[in-house]
Amino acid sequence: MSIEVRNIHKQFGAFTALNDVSLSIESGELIALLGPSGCGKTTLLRIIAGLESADRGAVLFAGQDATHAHVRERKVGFVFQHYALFRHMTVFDNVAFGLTVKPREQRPSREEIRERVYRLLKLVKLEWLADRFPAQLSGGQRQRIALARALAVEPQVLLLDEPFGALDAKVRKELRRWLRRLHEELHVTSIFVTHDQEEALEVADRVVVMNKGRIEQVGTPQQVWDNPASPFVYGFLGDVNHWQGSVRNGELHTPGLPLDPTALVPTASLPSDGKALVYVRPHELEVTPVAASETAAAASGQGVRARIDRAMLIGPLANLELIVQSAPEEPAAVAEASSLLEVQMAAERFRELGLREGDTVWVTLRRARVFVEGQ
Ligand SMILES: Nc1ncnc2c1ncn2[C@@H]1O[C@H](COP(=O)(O)OP(=O)(O)OP(=O)(O)O)[C@@H](O)[C@H]1O
Repeated sequence: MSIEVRNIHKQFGAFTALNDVSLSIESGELIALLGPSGCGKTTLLRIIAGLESADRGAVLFAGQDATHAHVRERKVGFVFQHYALFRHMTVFDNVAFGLTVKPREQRPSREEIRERVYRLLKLVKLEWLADRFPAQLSGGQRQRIALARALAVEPQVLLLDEPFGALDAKVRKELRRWLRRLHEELHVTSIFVTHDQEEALEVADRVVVMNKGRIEQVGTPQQVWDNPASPFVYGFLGDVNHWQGSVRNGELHTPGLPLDPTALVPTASLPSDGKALVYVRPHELEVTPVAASETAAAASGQGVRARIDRAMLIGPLANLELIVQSAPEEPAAVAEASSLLEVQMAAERFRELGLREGDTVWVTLRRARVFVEGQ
């Protein structure tokens, strides 16, 4: 079932939790609402569910206005982070619950309920746990049962609020793959709330990035990663090094940057004046030992010298923290603002270059993203 959210506004006292939020979700899509704590994800989910009402705006289900429809009429299934399964009921009874409490005329027969519960338990691959009680399950198993329970009443929409939030990293990773596969099988329109960017990018068909009650960007994982619409989206999706600069008469000035970014950025698109923010991901910085690069890069004036303060080699990756050694003519403020650089490179390359903590290296950048705010 498709969902449309139109110009939703929600105020809690003087605090604006949602500010003119509009979003279209196609039938069968898996959407992630991604953003930092307090940005309004849960409030939006609750308004879609009918658990909270908006001050202004509308919610449409399959093109029909559902703004004032009761939660029961919306046919939504929920899974929350701390979804309380009934402790005194077995797994089977928990999954069957939504069916057994239906009014008599809508309630399936005992045989049909049994058949449906086992089908769902097979779907979440836990049929062998049917007779256990929730206390005898792991956290991951409990969330899978919670999902089976939500699906039992055949919801048209599935709403998941940080469903794996309380689980450890390895289980979370397994469960999100499992959720993706399950969604491919069922195609129930699903909205998934998370503050974990990796989770959102891995699971969702499209990601909705939220900040301070507004939507910053909507796109496929690749679109938001490759073309972040704002500095916020860029910074929220991964680690970043950043510099401040300015555009004057269409020219970019970025004191202290390892390379003139006009080499990397289409200057034609720059406005004539504004404040510039230059963002570079750790893997977009290139590190070479000073001796090898001094003649070529240093002579061209591109790059900066830095000292390897810390090198953390974990598996195939080397994560480095570099301290920039500012040129004597640089103003102190510039040197301070850009003094720490985070670099990521292949551990193998780090070893090949014979690098160690304490070494002086030459840093250049391969790619940069420039955002210009009008002044
Ligand atoms: N019933 C309420 N009364 C007052 N303020 C509220 C209420 N519900 C939510 N808020 C506030 O609205 C803002 C948005 O809350 P919401 O739960 O939607 O954020 P979130 O993005 O889901 O955050 P988290 O990831 O921490 O759950 C928060 O600042 C919260 O304190």
